[in-house]
Amino acid sequence: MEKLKLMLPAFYSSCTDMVGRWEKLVSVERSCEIDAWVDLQNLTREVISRTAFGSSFEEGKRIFELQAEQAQLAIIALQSVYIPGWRFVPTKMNRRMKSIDKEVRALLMDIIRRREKAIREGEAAGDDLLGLLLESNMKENVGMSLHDVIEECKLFYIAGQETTSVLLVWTMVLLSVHSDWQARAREEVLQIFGSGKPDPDGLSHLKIVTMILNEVLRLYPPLTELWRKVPTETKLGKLTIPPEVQLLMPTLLIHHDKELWGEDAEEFKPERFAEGVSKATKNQVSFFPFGWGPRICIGQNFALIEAKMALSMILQQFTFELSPSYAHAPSNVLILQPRYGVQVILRKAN
Ligand code: HEM
Repeated sequence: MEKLKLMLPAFYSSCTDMVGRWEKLVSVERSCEIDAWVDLQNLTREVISRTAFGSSFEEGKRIFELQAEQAQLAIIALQSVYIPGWRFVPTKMNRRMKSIDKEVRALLMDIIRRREKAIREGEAAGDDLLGLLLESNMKENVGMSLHDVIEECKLFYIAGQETTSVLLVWTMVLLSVHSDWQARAREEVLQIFGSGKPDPDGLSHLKIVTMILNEVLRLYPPLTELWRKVPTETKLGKLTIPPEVQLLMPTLLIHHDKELWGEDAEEFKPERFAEGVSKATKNQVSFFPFGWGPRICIGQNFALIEAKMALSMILQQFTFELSPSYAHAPSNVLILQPRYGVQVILRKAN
């Protein structure tokens, strides 16, 4: 948590840039229509670039563009008919994917090597994710190879960005529809921060906002399922599962299960979480947007603080509602995202 606090300035800078852009748009006509999905994706990309690579932020951004293109190509590949070995055929797409991978590796390797050299020459490792990774690798002698560090950096990009932007975008959708909750959240934010900068202590006291984020994560979990492969024969209750079998935990189905959540399971009711997650779930494992067990998301506090900061700054400045051009089409392409974007009308609050 202490290390996370060091990242708050990066969160704040990126949120200030986005809110500043929106303010300019609103000041012309008093209201404006934006695609919140595009802007929130840019926001979370910037946050990861700043927090992962700090001073190498601009190079980090280039890596991001390449990773985003790679993700699009991977989605096309996933949606195509599966032909064993096809990925080795030098088609235009496969060649592009290979060259992206090469460029990303080269860029990352360059950033990592420069940072390692600086640390060896006595400079501080830095408070960004790369600095923390290299510091713990050197101190604890974990023995991560350069390849491992590159893979970890790539994972942060993939795991840390789209997930948080969809959490924010579905929150804007639901708060547009449930304007009473939008008003309650704004009231809480203004009570705690006024029009000032959100600080770590205040963020940890946001109760209504936390209830809302939990309910959004229940209804729209960014990752709708978890996969596990059973390495050896495993007993699970009355079942005996042979080795190599893949198991799927359907997060989305469990989060919407009426037996677990009641007849109103499909409804947006943040009050379920008024007394915390364990009361809402009656201590069952029925809410796991960040996974569960030893592989639980290591970025959950990061994501929640970022989401609270962004939402607070949006609520301080604007009211929002869905535009008539918005079409509700959640689409599960690796993560649960809005297929046609999220067009909202922004107005200056008060
Ligand atoms: C709302 C935002 C997020 C959601 C819903 C989310 C969800 C998840 C889930 C469900 C898993 C477990 C996957 C599995 O068990 O197969 C996971 C793992 C992971 N997440 Fe997140 N995540 C979010 C944000 C982040 C952020 C911001 C970061 C990094 C800064 C991050 C880094 C990771 C990493 C590195 C893992 C792999 C952990 C491991 O395998 O040990 N996540 N995440």
